[in-house]
Amino acid sequence: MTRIGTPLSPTATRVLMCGCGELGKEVVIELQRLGVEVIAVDRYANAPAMQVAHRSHVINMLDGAALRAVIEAEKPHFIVPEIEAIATATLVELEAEGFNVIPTARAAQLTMNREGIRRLAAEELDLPTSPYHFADTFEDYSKAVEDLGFPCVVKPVMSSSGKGQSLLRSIDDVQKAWDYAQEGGRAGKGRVIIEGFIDFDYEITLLTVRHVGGTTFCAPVGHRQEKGDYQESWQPQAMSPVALAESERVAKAVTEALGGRGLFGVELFIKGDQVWFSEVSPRPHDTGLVTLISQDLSQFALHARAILGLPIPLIRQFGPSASAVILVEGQSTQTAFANLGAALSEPDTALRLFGKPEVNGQRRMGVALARDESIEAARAKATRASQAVVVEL
Ligand SMILES: Nc1ncnc2c1ncn2[C@@H]1O[C@H](COP(=O)(O)OP(=O)(O)OP(=O)(O)O)[C@@H](O)[C@H]1O
Ligand SMILES: NCC(=O)N[C@@H]1O[C@H](COP(=O)([O-])[O-])[C@@H](O)[C@H]1O
Ligand SMILES: [Mg+2]
Repeated sequence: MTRIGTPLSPTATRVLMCGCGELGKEVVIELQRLGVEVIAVDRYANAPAMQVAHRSHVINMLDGAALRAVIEAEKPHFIVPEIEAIATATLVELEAEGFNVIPTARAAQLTMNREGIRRLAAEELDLPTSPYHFADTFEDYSKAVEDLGFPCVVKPVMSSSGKGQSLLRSIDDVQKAWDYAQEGGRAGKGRVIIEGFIDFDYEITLLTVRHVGGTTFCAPVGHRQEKGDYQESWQPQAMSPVALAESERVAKAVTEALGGRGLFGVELFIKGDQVWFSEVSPRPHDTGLVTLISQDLSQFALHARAILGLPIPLIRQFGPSASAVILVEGQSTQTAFANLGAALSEPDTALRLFGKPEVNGQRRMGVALARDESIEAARAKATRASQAVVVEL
């Protein structure tokens, strides 16, 4: 029953993006292609998705009153969270008042905090996860580390892209991991999760789309992380049929529990035929950037279709593909990217430069994409393209 009006007119179909990074930018582009009116919101001006939206607002998205004011003024048909750090309690209220939050306000709320999603997955759905404890004080944290033993992993309950995350190998790491977790959370100091280390063979993101016609899985995306942040991803990851079936079972259970319509990135650890649930994004996933070259409908196009209630009869996978991030380190508000001819000299390559207005420290500013005859060749080609880019601060 989907009907899309004319943007900037009384018939417009309006989407409000909460968060405007590289993932939101691609979603906005897909919505724009379908004639949707897009309002972009983030904490800083000229964020990537703002640059391709109809208009934008700069607010502190953790401030419930500010978020409510923007949403009441804009009256969007769909509110699309793009990051975890949003005043999700306000989204829950707005949903109860009749607004449509993607996929659901509860999904945004449960996944904003690692405790919410971990307890749902492990304790309610009985899905396999690493052993874990939560702690608010150094004392409780130390006890949890002692109980789980080394190696173990500590993360702020509110953080993403590895911020504040440490792998503890011995007693010597306990204090500095605590200090880093207290600095690194996106919403400031506070609670941490301590997880037993899973010695997996490989890890995947199972992109799962809940749409008007049911639930569809993309081919599994394999990836490599450093300090909790993604460096490269590829699709399809080779898996045993048993591990793939178990992965789909876990992804189906967790996405069904979160409900609503949209694309989810279900993160799983795999060892042999064994699968552990790690976490889930109720939105496109950074490792899913590979689908910009590996599928006819990227994860962003799938999210747009699912949000709007449009059918997804088939997802066509084009064969071995990879992505490699372009990380920039330093301080600049006018970063330039050179040597692009060399970066794109090979067939079946592509680049995304996100247009982030500032770098202060280390920031993901782009991604290189490639397809080839094998995963090894696609990964090597994407990495060559990424490394060929010359960054001028
Ligand atoms: N318990 C664990 N055992 C083994 N490795 C782990 C564990 N927890 C995290 N990791 C490693 O760290 C990576 C990042 O962890 P996690 O996804 O929880 O962090 P994040 O900050 O939410 O990252 P993102 O926002 O990019 O998803 C994982 O993909 C995995 O490689
Ligand atoms: N793992 C989550 C993730 O990749 N999120 C993506 O990064 C942006 C923030 O980037 P920034 O930190 O450079 O502002 C977010 O807006 C989202 O697009
Ligand atoms: Mg993760």
